Amino acid sequence: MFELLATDPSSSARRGRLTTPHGVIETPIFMPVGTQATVKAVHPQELRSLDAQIILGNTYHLWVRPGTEIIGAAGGLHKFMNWDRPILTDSGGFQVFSLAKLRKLKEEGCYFNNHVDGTPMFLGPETAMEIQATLGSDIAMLFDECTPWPCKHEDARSSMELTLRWARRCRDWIDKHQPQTGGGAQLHFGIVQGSTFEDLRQRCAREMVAMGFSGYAIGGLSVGEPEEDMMRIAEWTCPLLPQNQARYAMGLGTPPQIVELIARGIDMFDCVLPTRLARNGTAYTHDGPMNLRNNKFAKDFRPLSEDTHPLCQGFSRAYIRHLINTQEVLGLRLISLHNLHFYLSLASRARLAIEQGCFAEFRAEVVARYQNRPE
Ligand SMILES: CNc1nc2cc3nc[nH]c(=O)c3cc2[nH]1
Repeated sequence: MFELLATDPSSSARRGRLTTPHGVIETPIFMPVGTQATVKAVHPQELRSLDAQIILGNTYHLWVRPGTEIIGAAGGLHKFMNWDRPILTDSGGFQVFSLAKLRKLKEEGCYFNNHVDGTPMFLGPETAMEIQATLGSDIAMLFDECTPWPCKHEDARSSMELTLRWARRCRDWIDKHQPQTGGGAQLHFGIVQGSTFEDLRQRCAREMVAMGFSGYAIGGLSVGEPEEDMMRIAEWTCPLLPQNQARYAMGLGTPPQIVELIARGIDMFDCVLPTRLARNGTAYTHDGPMNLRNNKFAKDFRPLSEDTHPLCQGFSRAYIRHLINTQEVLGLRLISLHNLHFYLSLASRARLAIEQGCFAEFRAEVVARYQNRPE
């Protein structure tokens, strides 16, 4: 259940609260990505100290390895990974198309050879629902087709219509196998497609909402489309989604993009950038990304950042640069912790700004100060 706690007079930003079986999520929220049942290099207790309220897991990866038999035997994903707060799982369609080999898309679902050992597999709406029920995630995403970008209107329409037919099959599966609602019941989010076409986005939103899910994601974003399309798609879609349900922009985004999407009515975000860029030595700062492998930091003994997590205090840029250049694991860990702190505190500052009625000033400050060029 989603409660709308406050709205911002200057934009469509909202402050909300989403109740799930493993706990309450304050929105707007950033969700660290834990693809293979771990947020890479970060301990669950460190995630709690970062105030991570919910993390993401990937159905495709966990189904391929270690498999639902093992995770089911462990009592579900929470027990398996020793994380007792909420988990959202993506439904796998996106990963099949971004990772698997020899994919064949049919009405019934996707046939493919998995990316690990090439074993032929099949993933369809009902399978995706069964896997996520076994994983026991708090929020399960419907099985959809992430429409590639760019594409012609007719292709976007047929892809969106397939996503709607698959959503109907998910709806039927849920009604048959998980009829109970409230309490410990798994939540299901629909995913709106339609590429960069307003008529398709609006039709998909209306038909998805008519099927009645617990929240809605905007899919088909962060697939190479220009930022202005990304923002326009959010503007077209959010007004057609229920005010009293959560909206989730999948796979987004940079700090300014997140703030601009909050301003357009998005409540939830997941993005691999904070942890992925940490692996190549890039730390987020309010003034933009800073690549610590750069020689200019060789004798820079200032702290990584004035605004960082307690676990990252006491380490200089020069030291972290040394760790990254020598592939020392501590370097990866320190920058991952710092970047997750940056993204999680960005969301918590947005929540406070909406509560205090100063979101417009917060939005202007973040966007003006952040330069997309690495320092
Ligand atoms: C990193 N960008 C990105 N991650 C995504 C995951 C998704 N899952 C389901 N459906 C989507 O449309 C979708 C789009 C996405 N874009």
